[in-house]
Amino acid sequence: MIRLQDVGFAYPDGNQALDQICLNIDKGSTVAIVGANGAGKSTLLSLLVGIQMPKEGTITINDLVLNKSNLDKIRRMVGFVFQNPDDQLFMSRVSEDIAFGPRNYGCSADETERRVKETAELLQIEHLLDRAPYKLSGGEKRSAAVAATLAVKPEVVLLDEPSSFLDPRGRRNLIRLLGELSLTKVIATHDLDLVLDLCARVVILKKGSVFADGSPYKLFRNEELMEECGLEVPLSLQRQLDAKNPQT
Ligand SMILES: Nc1ncnc2c1ncn2[C@@H]1O[C@H](COP(=O)(O)OP(=O)(O)OP(=O)(O)O)[C@@H](O)[C@H]1O
Repeated sequence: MIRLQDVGFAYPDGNQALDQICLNIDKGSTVAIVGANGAGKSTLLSLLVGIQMPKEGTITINDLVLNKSNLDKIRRMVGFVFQNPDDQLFMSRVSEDIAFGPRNYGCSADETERRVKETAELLQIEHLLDRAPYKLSGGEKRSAAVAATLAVKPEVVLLDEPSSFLDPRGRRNLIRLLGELSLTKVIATHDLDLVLDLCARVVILKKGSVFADGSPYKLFRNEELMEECGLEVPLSLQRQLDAKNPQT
């Protein structure tokens, strides 16, 4: 379980990115964080893995309070797929990037190799293992970054805009894969159709605060609410609404 109690965060320039966030995220659930540009989604994810520390309030992950002394333990539990895969891939070969986490956490050479193979299969990127990450396409980099995150077998995975860079097939594969993973997933995204496909719960942020929290299907149909927090009703739902209220 992830618990945020009155969490606030301001950047050093004084920009208050998050204010009094209270959230409980159940173990094994898949929760989307959405909101207009600048709403605080990436900042929230960065707090959950200790890239930034909250200025106010408390974050606990599986009963462990997130603070500097627990950071190593938290980072073993929480995997983070960065918004930009270039921030995550830094080795000379994809296989090395995937091996980095398990090796760093003390896995044997055999176990590390097994995990590289297993996650590459999962992401269908076996053919990329010997390639240099910087020479891959955006979508291939995204898949390699997800594989590198999953290879450490985290209990929680945080994904920042996971569907960006992916073509329709890559996106479908990712949605299928994430749907099959039983770990806790927190997904910050603008892809509201992905949220409808994957998440039973969505938290809508507006200017750093929780504006709404509930079923994506219910909240995304509320045109007034969506307008108020700077979001568009997803096309699939808009068609249903238009069919219900045809213009004469
Ligand atoms: N390094 C930084 N220094 C100062 N302010 C920042 C910094 N990074 C983000 N911010 C500000 O914090 C607020 C939240 O930004 P954040 O990136 O978390 O939003 P977001 O919802 O992820 O946006 P997007 O959808 O555009 O990725 C914004 O007002 C942003 O300008």
